[in-house]
Amino acid sequence: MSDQPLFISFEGIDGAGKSTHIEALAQAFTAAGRTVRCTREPGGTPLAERLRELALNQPMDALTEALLMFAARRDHLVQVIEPALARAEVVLCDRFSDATFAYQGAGRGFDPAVLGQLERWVQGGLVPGRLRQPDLTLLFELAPEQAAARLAGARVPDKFESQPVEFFRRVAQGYAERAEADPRRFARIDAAHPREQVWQSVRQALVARGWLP
Ligand SMILES: Nc1ncnc2c1ncn2[C@@H]1O[C@H](COP(=O)(O)OP(=O)(O)OP(=O)(O)O)[C@@H](O)[C@H]1O
Ligand SMILES: Cc1cn([C@H]2C[C@H](O)[C@@H](COP(=O)(O)O)O2)c(=O)[nH]c1=O
Repeated sequence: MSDQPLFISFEGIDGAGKSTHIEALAQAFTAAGRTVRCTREPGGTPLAERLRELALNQPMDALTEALLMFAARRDHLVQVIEPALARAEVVLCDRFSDATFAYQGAGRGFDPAVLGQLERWVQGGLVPGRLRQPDLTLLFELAPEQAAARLAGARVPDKFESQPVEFFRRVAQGYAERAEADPRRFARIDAAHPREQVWQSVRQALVARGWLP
């Protein structure tokens, strides 16, 4: 089994069920002898958590939203993700930059070329010759109506969770296009199944790569 540093992101529309499986995956890696760092975006550092509070609750235009997401990401990369990977840990991250392309790009309709430029500034210069990207992105796919039903009554909705179903249809399509453009990095998980079945799909994606026994 591999002891290389691993950066794994969890993506999907709100309520798709990704957070449910992060702790289980952390336990599986810990049982396999790995040191695990669970974190999230936007957030993961004191500064990025403050930016999260603003981005999720204050009205703002799509460029401002994208800039806050990437500012939070830069601090998170420098303070948390890169040091953990340098110690050969497993980083499990609840969302990363695919979320910006899906939410601010596909959802809000903001120019993906500008997002690509921001991505190069923020995720460049950290790994020789390429952008820092997750080694694996687990994309939880679920119909927006089902995701909304799962979230209904679970908590007070934030700015994004209050968006109409059409917004999440665009976000889901944005994620699907990211996955189609980079199929080696993505594992697409059918999140409509019961929790245990979804967990087996998650586990299998890791076992297939030789990252879990
Ligand atoms: N397979 C499943 N079947 C039914 N309900 C589920 C399933 N997986 C998760 N849930 C429930 O759906 C709700 C949303 O799950 P979760 O918080 O994991 O989603 P999420 O994708 O992380 O959402 P968000 O991005 O908004 O935080 C929770 O109440 C959770 O218990
Ligand atoms: C990283 C990132 C996140 N978002 C949105 C997506 C979600 O609605 C929230 C985060 O909430 P969660 O319960 O922790 O999933 O933020 C975004 O719009 N753009 C991003 O880059």
